[in-house]
Amino acid sequence: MPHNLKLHKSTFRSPTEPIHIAGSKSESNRLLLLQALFPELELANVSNSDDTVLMAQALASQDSLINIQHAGTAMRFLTAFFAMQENKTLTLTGSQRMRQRPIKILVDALNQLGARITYLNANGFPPLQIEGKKLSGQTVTIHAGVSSQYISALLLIGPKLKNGLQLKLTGQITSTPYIQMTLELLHQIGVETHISANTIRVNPLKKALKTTIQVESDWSSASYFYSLIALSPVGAQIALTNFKKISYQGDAALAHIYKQFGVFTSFHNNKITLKKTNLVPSNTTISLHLANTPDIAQTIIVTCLGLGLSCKLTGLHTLKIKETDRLVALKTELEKLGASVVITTNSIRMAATKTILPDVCIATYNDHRMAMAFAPLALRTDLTILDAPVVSKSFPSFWTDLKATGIRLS
Ligand SMILES: O=C(O)C1=C[C@@H](OP(=O)(O)O)[C@@H](O)[C@H](O)C1
Ligand SMILES: C=C(OP(=O)(O)O)C(=O)O
Repeated sequence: MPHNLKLHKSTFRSPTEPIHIAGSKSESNRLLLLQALFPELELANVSNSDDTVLMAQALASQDSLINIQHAGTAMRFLTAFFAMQENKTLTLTGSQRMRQRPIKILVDALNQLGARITYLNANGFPPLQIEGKKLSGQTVTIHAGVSSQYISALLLIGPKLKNGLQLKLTGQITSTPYIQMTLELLHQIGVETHISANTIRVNPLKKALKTTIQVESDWSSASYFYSLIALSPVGAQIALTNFKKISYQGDAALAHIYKQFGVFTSFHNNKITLKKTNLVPSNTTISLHLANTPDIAQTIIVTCLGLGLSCKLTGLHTLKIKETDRLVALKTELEKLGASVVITTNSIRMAATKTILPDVCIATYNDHRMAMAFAPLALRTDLTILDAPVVSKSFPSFWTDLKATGIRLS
């Protein structure tokens, strides 16, 4: 695939077959860790994303240096996993960006439980030196306002600690559905958990009770098709598999959120059909609080640009520490296209844009979601996506699947 992809102004075409989206990377990376702790588990529809491949390789590795590149969940979940692997010492590192993504809150919590984790470079950031130990502690207090991944990492190892784990969460809890997903998957394999006020208790478990788990497809990946349908004429539709009405993934909120963009979702036999049912008045302002669904913020704001709508998106404090500072990246790239954008540390506002400028090159900053979020604009104008292969972090077949919807690429 060429490094930079030119997207030619195109018209949406409904694919003849449903598009199969691969398994959720969030569910897959949790389940792979659980499978390492409970080898009797069998998994189906596991994600083919780079982040999941890196997670699986790391879990199988005998090396003393493990590099998980850009994979945030792998970095956080493996820190907890290796901290409890007795008689194993290793270095866990990642890409240059990963070495700027904070991990101190998780490391402090693990060290409180008896782990021996130190920083090899900057204090509070990867690379980490992890000396695996039997963790003796049972109770830990942790700040929950920076990344839910720290909490999920601890919850996932909880059932294999001798006395289980009690987590007391402080601060404003962020990305809550991802914590709920972790708890749901633990329940699926038979782990008992108790929640009261801001305390979560995880009981120990010796053997998994349920042994085959089917990963649902990735709702965050589905978001780009929601955006395509939103930008298409009334009547446009597309089917995606395999999705359920009751999902563990917070991004399933797309079905509700995209009603505001005139997209109706129907569920049938593990398949969703997205259909553009009505136009959205051009004076509409989209106001959304996205602290529960941070990964679809980029998709949503680009949909607003394509429809000429103004928007205000809040609850976005976690975007600054993701693959790139997504708030700064969005402002820079949206303004190249003619938008007027204001960001704060936790929000982004965009005025209604009358004319989208043609032939813009969208920089992607090692962030898969920058590439995929801007791609549906090919329904409005010619544009170029720089470093197009970046999508493989979560959605390796993205460009092929996009082509099946009539978008012309070269
Ligand atoms: O636990 C997970 O699988 C994830 C949690 C979220 O991160 P934060 O909790 O850091 O917001 C999300 O953005 C990320 O893509 C995946
Ligand atoms: C933020 C993301 O991933 P991670 O934090 O796991 O790198 C993402 O996929 O949008």
